[in-house]
Amino acid sequence: MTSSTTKTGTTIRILIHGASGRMGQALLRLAAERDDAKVVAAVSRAQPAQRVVDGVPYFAAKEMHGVPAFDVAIDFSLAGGFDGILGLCAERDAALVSGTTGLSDAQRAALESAATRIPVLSSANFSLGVAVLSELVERAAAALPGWDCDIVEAHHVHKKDAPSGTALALGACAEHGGASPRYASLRAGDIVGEHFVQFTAAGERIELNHRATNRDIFARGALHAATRLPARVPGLYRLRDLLA
Ligand SMILES: NC(=O)C1=CN([C@@H]2O[C@H](COP(=O)(O)OP(=O)(O)OC[C@H]3O[C@@H](n4cnc5c(N)ncnc54)[C@H](OP(=O)(O)O)[C@@H]3O)[C@@H](O)[C@H]2O)C=CC1
Ligand SMILES: O=C(O)C1=N[C@H](C(=O)O)C[C@H](O)C1
Repeated sequence: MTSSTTKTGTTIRILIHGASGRMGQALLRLAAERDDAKVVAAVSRAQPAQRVVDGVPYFAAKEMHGVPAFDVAIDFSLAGGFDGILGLCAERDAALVSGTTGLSDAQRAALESAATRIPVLSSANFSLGVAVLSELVERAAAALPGWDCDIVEAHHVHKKDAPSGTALALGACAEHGGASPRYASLRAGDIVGEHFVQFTAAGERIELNHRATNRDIFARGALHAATRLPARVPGLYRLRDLLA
């Protein structure tokens, strides 16, 4: 993988997939503040009204094969857009950081297959708080055999998938600890993302709660991972592998 070298070191060339969305806009704004990364292309599903915004060339997904060289794609789109960006990264020998949720089993299998050829990181949640919550949930589940485990998630009304990717990932942690989680979803107003995990037995209850109030936490985590992933050998990475 090639990256341009500047006075300040290596600049990672990034493609943002899902650029017109809530997460895409946060990523573009925060990437512009970094001197170790440069966004070289922005892609969304629809034909963009302007071809270049703030020096970044925009492409419609169907024109994506004409994008310039990049080291890593950051994908926050929808499940319907995932196959296209995974295929482009494999074709260009570029890394992929994906936060897209609602992927099918077949898409997960394609991701694992691509990881034999390129470095890939797919995470339902790029916040540090949820990384810690995941560990707490697994520990609580393991320490509380036989307790009920319920995961309640709340998001904005535009969110398409339910339960959220984070709720399912927390559920997998609970299952790893031996629990059998149940899920409930709420869609209301502009809630950024809330996850509530409750362990209940007769006469007592433990409640673990994470509230995201700003999408910048996810965008910062994804940008951090994107600056590190291109240097890695092909494989399937977790967020925690790239935190140090
Ligand atoms: N892992 C994490 O930490 C987080 C994950 N997410 C996930 O990120 C994703 C995006 O969320 P959000 O920004 O709120 O969503 P938005 O609906 O605001 O944006 C979706 C973006 O994806 C593009 N898109 C949709 N379909 C396609 C397609 N078929 N091909 C190419 N591009 C497509 C849209 O383009 P257009 O506007 O032209 O339709 C738009 O740019 C969701 O899956 C969400 O669950 C969100 C926050 C944090
Ligand atoms: O769609 C969102 O907004 C979010 N999606 C992710 C999920 O499905 O878990 C992460 C975050 O909660 C925001």
